[in-house]
Amino acid sequence: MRGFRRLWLVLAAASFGDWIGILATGLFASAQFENPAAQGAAFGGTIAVRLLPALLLGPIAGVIADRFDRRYTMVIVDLLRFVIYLSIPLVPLFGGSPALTVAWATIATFLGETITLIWIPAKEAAVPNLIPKSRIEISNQLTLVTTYGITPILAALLLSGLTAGLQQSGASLPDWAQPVQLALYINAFARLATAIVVFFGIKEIGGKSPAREMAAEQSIGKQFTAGWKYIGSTPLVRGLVVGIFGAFAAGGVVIGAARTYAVSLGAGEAAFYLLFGTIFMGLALGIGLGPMIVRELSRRRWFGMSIVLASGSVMFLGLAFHLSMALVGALLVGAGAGMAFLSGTTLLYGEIADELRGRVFAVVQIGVRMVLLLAITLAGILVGLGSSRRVDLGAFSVDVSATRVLLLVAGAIGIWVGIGSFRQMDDKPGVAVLADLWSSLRGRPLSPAESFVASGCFVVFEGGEGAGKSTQVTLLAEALRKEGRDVVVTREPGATDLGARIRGLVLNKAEDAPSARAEALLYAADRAHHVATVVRPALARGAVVVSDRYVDSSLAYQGAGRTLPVQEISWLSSWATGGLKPDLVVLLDVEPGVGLTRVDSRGGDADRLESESRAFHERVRYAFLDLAAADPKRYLVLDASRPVEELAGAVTERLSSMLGAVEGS
Ligand SMILES: Nc1ncnc2c1ncn2[C@@H]1O[C@H](COP(=O)(O)OP(=O)(O)OP(=O)(O)O)[C@@H](O)[C@H]1O
Ligand SMILES: Cc1cn([C@H]2C[C@H](O)[C@@H](COP(=O)(O)O)O2)c(=O)[nH]c1=O
Repeated sequence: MRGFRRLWLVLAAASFGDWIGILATGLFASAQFENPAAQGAAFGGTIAVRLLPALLLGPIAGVIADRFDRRYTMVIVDLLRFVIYLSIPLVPLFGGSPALTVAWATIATFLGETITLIWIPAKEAAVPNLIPKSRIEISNQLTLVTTYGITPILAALLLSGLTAGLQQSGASLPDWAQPVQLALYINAFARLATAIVVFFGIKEIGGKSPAREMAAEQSIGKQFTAGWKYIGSTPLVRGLVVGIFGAFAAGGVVIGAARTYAVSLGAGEAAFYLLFGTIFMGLALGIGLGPMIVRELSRRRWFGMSIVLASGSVMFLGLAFHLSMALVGALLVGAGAGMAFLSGTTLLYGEIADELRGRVFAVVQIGVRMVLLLAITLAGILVGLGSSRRVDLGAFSVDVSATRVLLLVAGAIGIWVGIGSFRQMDDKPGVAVLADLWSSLRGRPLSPAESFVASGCFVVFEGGEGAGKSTQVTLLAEALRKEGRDVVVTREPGATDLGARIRGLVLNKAEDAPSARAEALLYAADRAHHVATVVRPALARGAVVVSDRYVDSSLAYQGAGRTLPVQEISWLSSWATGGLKPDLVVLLDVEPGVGLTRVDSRGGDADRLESESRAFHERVRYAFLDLAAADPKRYLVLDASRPVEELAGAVTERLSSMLGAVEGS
C-alpha cells in the first residue's frame, strides 16, 4: 500500500500538471495575439491538438506498456515531457516571434500528448499490482476524484490567483515570470517530480511477471492483434469497453448540444455553464458516494445500471421544459457516468491479467477520446442542421428542436448499449434486477441461483400446524409412484442426520431455547444442508421431490410469526438454498384453531412452535396467503378443511398437468 500512496502522489502531481498545462498552454497561445478571433483560434487549436495523438500512437501504446518495464517507461516518458513542456515558455524568451511561439506550443503539446499515451497505459497496468483486489475500488475513487475533481480546481485557482494577485498588486514582473509562464514551469517540473518519485520511490512496479516475459517473446504485431482478440472474445471485457464508449458518447452528445439546449430552455448563456457545472457535480457525487449507496450490489450489474441511468437522464434532458428539470437531469447524467466510469475501471483493473492490461487500457483511453471527439463534433453539426418550433404548454413554453430529438435518440441508444453490456456480463442471471438493487441498497444483495441442470420437479407443501401436509405428501407420493415415477419424500426441518439434530434444537421445549435470530439461522442451516445433500441431487437425477415445508415456512414463522424482517429471512434462505425455488407450492390453508385441534387429537405434547400464541399462528397463516397471492402461478392454494381425498385429487390434477407439460416439452 505504501507503493500505492506514492503512486497516488505521482498521479495527483501529474494530473495537476496536466490541468494547469491545458489551461496555461491555451492561454499562453492566445496571449500571443491581439485580435480576438486569432486568440480564440490559438486557444482552441492547442486544446484540439491534445486529442489528435490518440489516433496516431494509440494502437501501439498498449503494446509498449505490456512489452517493456513499466517503471522505466513511465520515467523516460516523464523526463521527455519535462523537457518538452519546459521548452514552451522558453521560446519567446529566446526571441521567438508570436507565430513561432504558438507553432512550437502546438507542436510541443502534440508531442507531449503523444508520449502521454504511452505513460497512461503503463500506469494503469501497474496500479493493480500495488493494491489488494479488495481495495481497488476505493483507490480508484481516490484517483478519479483527485484527477477530475481536486486537481483541475486547484489548477484553475492557482492560475487565476496568480493573475489576480499580480493585477491587484500593480507590480510588474519580468516576461519569464508572468503567471502563465510560472504555470507552464509548474507543469514541466511536475513531470520531473513524478519521474523522480517513480524511479526512486516505486520500485515495485518495475520488472516483469513470467507471463509478461512470455508474451514479450511474440512479435509486436502479434502482441497487438492478441490484445484485440482478447477484447473481442471476452464477454466481460467487451461489455465493459462497449459500455464505457456508450457512456462517453452520451456525454459527448450532451456537451456538443449543450449550448443550443441551454438556449432552447430560454435560460440564457448562464444556463450553459450551470448545466456544465451540474454534470461535473453529478460526476463527483457518483464517484464519491456511489459505492456507499449501492453497497454490495454486484459491480457488473452496477456498471450496466449506471449506463442506463446516465442514458435515461439524457432522454429526460430531451424532455425537460424548465431549467430546474434540466439541472436534475444533468446531475443524474453526471452521477450515472461517474458511477459507470468508477465501476468500469474497477472491473477492468480487477479482471484483466497483468500481461494484457496495458493493451486493454490503451484501447479504452484511445477509444474514449475518439468517441468523445466524434460525439461532440457530430452533435454540434446535427443541432445546427434542424430548425426549432416553440410549443406552448400553458405555464411554460418550450423549443422543440433538433437538439431535443438528438438527446432523445442518444439517450435511447445509450440505454440499448447499457442493457447490452448488462446482458453480456451479468453475474446473477435469474436474479430479478430491481429486487436485487433494492436489497443491495438495504445492504443484502440477493444471491445468484447456483447453476445446475435439474430435470426433476420440486413440489413443496406449506401451511400452518395440522393443515394436513404430511397426509397429502404421502398420498401424492403414492400416486406418483403408481405412475412409475422416481419420488423423493422429504421434509424440513429434519430430513438429514444433521437436520434431525437441528430439529431437536428448535422444537424441543428446553430451558435454553434459541432466540429468534438463532432459530432463523438454525432453520436456514437445516435447509442449506437439506438442499445440498437431498434435494439438488434428487432433482439432478430427474426425481420428483416432494417436501413437507420449505422457505415459505421461515418467511411465515420467523418473519411474520417472530416479527423478524421478512426481507432478511428471504435473503438468508436464498443464500442457504443457492436460489433454488420450488416448481409448485401447495398451500393448505387452515384456520389455526382447526389445525391445532387436529394436532391435539393426534396425541402427544405440543412442541415449542405449536405452543405459540393464537396471534402468532394467525400471523403465520396470513403470511402464507400473502406469499401465494404475490406469485399465483407458482401456488396452488387449497382450503384444508375439505375432505382428504378431495384435496388429494386437486393436487394430483395440478401435478399431472405440470409433469405432462414438462415431459412434453
Ligand atoms: N383434510 C383433513 N380433514 C380432517 N383431518 C385431516 C385432514 N388432513 C389431515 N387430517 C388429520 O389432521 C391431523 C394432522 O394431519 P397432518 O399430520 O397431515 O398435518 P400436518 O400439516 O402435517 O401437521 P404438522 O403441522 O404437525 O406437520 C392428522 O390426524 C390427520 O389425520
Ligand atoms: C421449515 C420451518 C419450520 N418451522 C416450524 C413449523 C413447525 O412448527 C415446525 C415443524 O414441524 P412439522 O411438524 O414438521 O411441520 O417448525 C419454522 O418455524 N420455520 C421453518 O423454516
